[in-house]
Amino acid sequence: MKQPRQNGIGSDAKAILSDPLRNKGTAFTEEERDRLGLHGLLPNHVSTMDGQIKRRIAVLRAFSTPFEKYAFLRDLQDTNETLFYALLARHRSELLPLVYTPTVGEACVRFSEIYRRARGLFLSYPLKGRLFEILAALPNDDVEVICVTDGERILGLGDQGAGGMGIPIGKLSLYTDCAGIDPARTMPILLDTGTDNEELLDNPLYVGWRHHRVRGAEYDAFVEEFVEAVRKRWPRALLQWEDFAGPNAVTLLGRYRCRLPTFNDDIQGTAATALAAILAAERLAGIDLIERNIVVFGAGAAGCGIAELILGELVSRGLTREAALARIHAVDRDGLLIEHVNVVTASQARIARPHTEADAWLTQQQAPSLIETIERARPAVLIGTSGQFEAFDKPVIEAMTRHNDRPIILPLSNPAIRAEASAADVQTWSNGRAIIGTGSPSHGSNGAVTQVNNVYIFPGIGLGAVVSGAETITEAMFAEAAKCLASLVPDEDGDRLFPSTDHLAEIADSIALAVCRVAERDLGAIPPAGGWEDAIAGHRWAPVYRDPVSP
Ligand SMILES: O=C([O-])CC(=O)C(=O)O
Ligand SMILES: [Mg+2]
Repeated sequence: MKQPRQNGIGSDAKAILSDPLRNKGTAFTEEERDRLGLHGLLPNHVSTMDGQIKRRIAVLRAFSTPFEKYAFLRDLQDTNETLFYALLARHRSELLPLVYTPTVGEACVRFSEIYRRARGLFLSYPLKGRLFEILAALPNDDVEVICVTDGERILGLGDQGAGGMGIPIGKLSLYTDCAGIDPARTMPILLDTGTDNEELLDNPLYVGWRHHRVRGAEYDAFVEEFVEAVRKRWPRALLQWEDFAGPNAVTLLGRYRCRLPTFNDDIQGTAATALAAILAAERLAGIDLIERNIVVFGAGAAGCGIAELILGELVSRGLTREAALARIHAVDRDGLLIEHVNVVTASQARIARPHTEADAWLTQQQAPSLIETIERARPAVLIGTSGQFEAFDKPVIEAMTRHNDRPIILPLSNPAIRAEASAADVQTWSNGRAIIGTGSPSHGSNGAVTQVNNVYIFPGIGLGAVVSGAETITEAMFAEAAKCLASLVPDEDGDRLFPSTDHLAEIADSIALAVCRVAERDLGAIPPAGGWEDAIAGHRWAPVYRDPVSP
């Protein structure tokens, strides 16, 4: 039904222009302008999408800082979402570091400063008891993928409170860009349970709930209410946990993984990405992981998740769990993790060295440091998930280089100001011998270094989960996703571990297929008549303009 007209201009016309999913800006055709009453609301010239892309990228490139570019892109996303995704698809490798790591980190820190328009859902603690009512009132009936954070551990930047919303928005943008999930079927959510960041609490611009973090039973009950509301409102949706602080990340994953299709990207997505990088690097270095040690520096949720997935891989190659465990050396801020000595969490206990074996290693009653561990274990692989800037210094890299022809060095912490080392330093200190992957985009002397980031994994996991209708997301899905990613040999010469980010859409399709096959094998998912490939291709939403009045 048409709305009544005001002053000859349709209010439905205004509604179309202000709906980011239906707006086409200057690309509305003459026929559409006639039919929808858009004349007068748009300048005369009718653009093509191609013309719009060229104009937008030129404007974007004229900004001098990544943060200004980020704000420009978010504005485009909030006004013309189709064009935003078309621009992203055309210039993916250039724009990815802006909509995502590392610029999204700054955007979270400065979220309140640039806040303009609502996107996603802010479920604040004072709304306790009303969460289902709020979800039920939304028009979005077909949500397929939800990304939720409570903002407590945003990248390596700590507690950003409500500013953490930048992360679910960024991750879901990549679900659409890489995995073709319809943006209308994605839902970014911030659980605003307060912040312990005093600067934010004191900042008059802060848009979040001004309260210290709610913890313990009250926090758990709030999250429980949230999960139950999600299950009731969107029973088939995939729920991705993102950037929760370590203990909550582990607990919530354990509590909910069997109740609904859900995973923690920082634990499982990061682990699969790191495993894929290690498998690809193993091939490049010509080594056999079974014979070599691995050091994981930073035994938080991500580091422990990586260690677990590597253990699984070693066991699948025939080692006993005990033998596999002997290959892993997890080092945290108090040195090498040793049973009964410096283990804090249950996840750490599962990967710590047995006390007896470690005794001989103890120097002056202290667990060995990172460098002592490297000298002793002579690992082939060094992974950083500590968030400690420059922890991989010259002596560390030199030690790795002394013990290996091709040391494999993966400083994964994000953003760059939290990275254990820069690619350039690792290259210099290893005399160009290291095989390198970094969490944020970076460059070495011979071009872009592989970005070992979960963006290579989560879009494909999500697409596979949605297409297969999997009711649980299993460890086997991540292991297969990692193998699939590692098998995609880059076209480029040199030491690249994964194809460049330009290929993220094809990669998501390949991983989705691997996930569907696991769902079929392990969970009894039934392939559609045309096969999984067709179902995956058919699910893809493309950033092309559609008729704004059809449903
Ligand atoms: O967002 C990223 O770049 C990777 C990630 O999940 C994190 O660091 O928490
Ligand atoms: Mg994360």
